[in-house]
Amino acid sequence: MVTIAGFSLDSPFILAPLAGYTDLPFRLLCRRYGAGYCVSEMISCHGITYRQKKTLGMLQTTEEEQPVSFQLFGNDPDIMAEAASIMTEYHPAMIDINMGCPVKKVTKRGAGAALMSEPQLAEQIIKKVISATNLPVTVKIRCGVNAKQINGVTFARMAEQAGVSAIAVHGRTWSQGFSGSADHTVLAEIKKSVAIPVIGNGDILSYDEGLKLMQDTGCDAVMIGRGALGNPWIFSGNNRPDSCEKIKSAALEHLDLIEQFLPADRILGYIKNHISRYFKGLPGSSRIRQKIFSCHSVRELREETLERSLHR
Ligand SMILES: Cc1cc2nc3c(=O)[nH]c(=O)nc-3n(C[C@H](O)[C@H](O)[C@H](O)COP(=O)(O)O)c2cc1C
Repeated sequence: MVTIAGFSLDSPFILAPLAGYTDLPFRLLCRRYGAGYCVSEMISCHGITYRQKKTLGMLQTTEEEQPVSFQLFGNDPDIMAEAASIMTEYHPAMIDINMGCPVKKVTKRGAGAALMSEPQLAEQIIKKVISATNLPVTVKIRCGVNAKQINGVTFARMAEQAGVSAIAVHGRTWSQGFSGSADHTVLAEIKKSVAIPVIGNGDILSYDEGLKLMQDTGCDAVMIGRGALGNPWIFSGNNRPDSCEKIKSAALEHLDLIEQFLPADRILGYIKNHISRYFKGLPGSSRIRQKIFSCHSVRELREETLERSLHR
């Protein structure tokens, strides 16, 4: 049992925030398959304060997925605080601040990983967000700005002093983006340097790799992103099943959840992307994936592709 931000979790394996993926249906699925908790996609502080319909739609949650973490991004301390206060009304269990996203659209506005090079501004944001909500606040960072400025340890100490309840560390620098591989040495140093729970992240593709990361670095929990796409079994300690029937049944459960909570007919491309991932790498998968991508409706995808034998 591990406690993060005051929540005793059944599992130390956490679903990482993934823009375009970790919406309510996928989070619920991962929780059912054993994730300790899940983090939402990054949500814009401006979208929230302008009360944009699409952004507010990202704040839906249910009792079943609790404790859920909603992730906020932005770079203006006052707007971040106002957004955190509004976000709180939608009842997440905690709020995470994105200080690790390297995507240009985010960093060119000084948000995400760009905050790693502005620790004073980052500190102000953390303090203002904490003062605007009664929920625990966590941060997700990278191990540094670039190879010459590996400032993860000082940054994590600053975040702890500013009052965050836990810190997730992706073992790449901002300048690395998603290239190269994650290096978890800074994670181990951060774990030794702070008293709050530390969550390791980056390139963990199986439950066993996650256990090894905790053993090697002492980190308290593991956050899994890409390794969970089409593979919620990663949270239950199992490999993806060999049986096509079991895989189809998980894909159908995911589709059910999408149809329950999202306007499924308007997001067919998004659904195909999610569902096709369940079959990636399986024998004969290119034919299955082609079949999925050629569907013209959710009904066709469900009835003629998933509910029927995929090998027919
Ligand atoms: C498609 C995609 C979307 C992502 N979106 C977010 C996001 O919204 N917020 C965030 O903090 N990190 C985001 N990340 C980074 C992941 O949370 C994670 O740190 C990174 O993918 C490394 O973990 P992994 O190797 O387990 O995927 C994203 C990554 C990917 C591939």
